[in-house]
Amino acid sequence: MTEGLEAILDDPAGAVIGLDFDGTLAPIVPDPEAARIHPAGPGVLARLGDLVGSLVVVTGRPAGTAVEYGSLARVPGLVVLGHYGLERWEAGRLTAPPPHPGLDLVRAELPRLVAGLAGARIEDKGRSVAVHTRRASAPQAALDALREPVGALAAATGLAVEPGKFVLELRPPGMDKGVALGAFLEERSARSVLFAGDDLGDLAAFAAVRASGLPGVTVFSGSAELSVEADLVVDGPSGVVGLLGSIADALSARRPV
Ligand SMILES: O=P(O)(O)OC[C@H]1O[C@H](O[C@H]2O[C@H](CO)[C@@H](O)[C@H](O)[C@H]2O)[C@H](O)[C@@H](O)[C@@H]1O
Repeated sequence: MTEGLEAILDDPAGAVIGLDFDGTLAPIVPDPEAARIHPAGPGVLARLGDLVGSLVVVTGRPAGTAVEYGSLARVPGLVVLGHYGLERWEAGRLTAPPPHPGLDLVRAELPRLVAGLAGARIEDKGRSVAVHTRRASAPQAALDALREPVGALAAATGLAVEPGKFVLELRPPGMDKGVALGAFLEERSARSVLFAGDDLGDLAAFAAVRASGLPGVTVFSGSAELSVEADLVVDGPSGVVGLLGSIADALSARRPV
């Protein structure tokens, strides 16, 4: 067992469990609007929420979308940091800064950039806009063709480009999952941390686990699409839910009766 996992099991009240949403709690599907949490997810999160200090979902989705697609309102005490940490949802309340002014130009220009790419699709998330190529006939070629014009649009609008699994996202700069998780660890006076993710945007959170100096575990939700180094590699969302269930089982077994 890793040192980080041992610390979580020995002192669960001081533990922060952080989780990405798409590809980690929810299986990857072709249509972003069809993504839903693994069927065992809400139950295992509710169990774990009762056993550890803090549970937090850190996602590129709007927080409200993750709450809806994850049935997360049913998980007591859970915090959702949406838009890579710009938004915070807690106990049914959402807080967020005003939208970035560059988004208006993105909405005007992006349709023209994707017009020649059959199957490319724009996802307007309110505080950011993403273009997906998963459903294009050649998803990687379509993504590669978009990199330069999307980068130019980011430079023109003051937005940042966030790459992910067959997606390029234009979003406000200055925040990422590492900044969001690091601040949350401080807020909760964490004594240990686990973060699970599956995509490039999660690497900043993995770095934050290491930079925190706390006993920590990075968990990669593995798939054929991406390979990333982490303390533990599990088999997609079913592997993540299985790991969380095992942690909940171990903590329940140690609880005084
Ligand atoms: O931070 P996350 O919770 O992992 O969100 C990252 C992006 O996830 C979504 O896109 C990904 O999942 C889709 C549904 O499975 C899939 O079709 C797409 O190819 C993936 O890139 C979401 O649509 C994006 O807005 C998120 O930024």
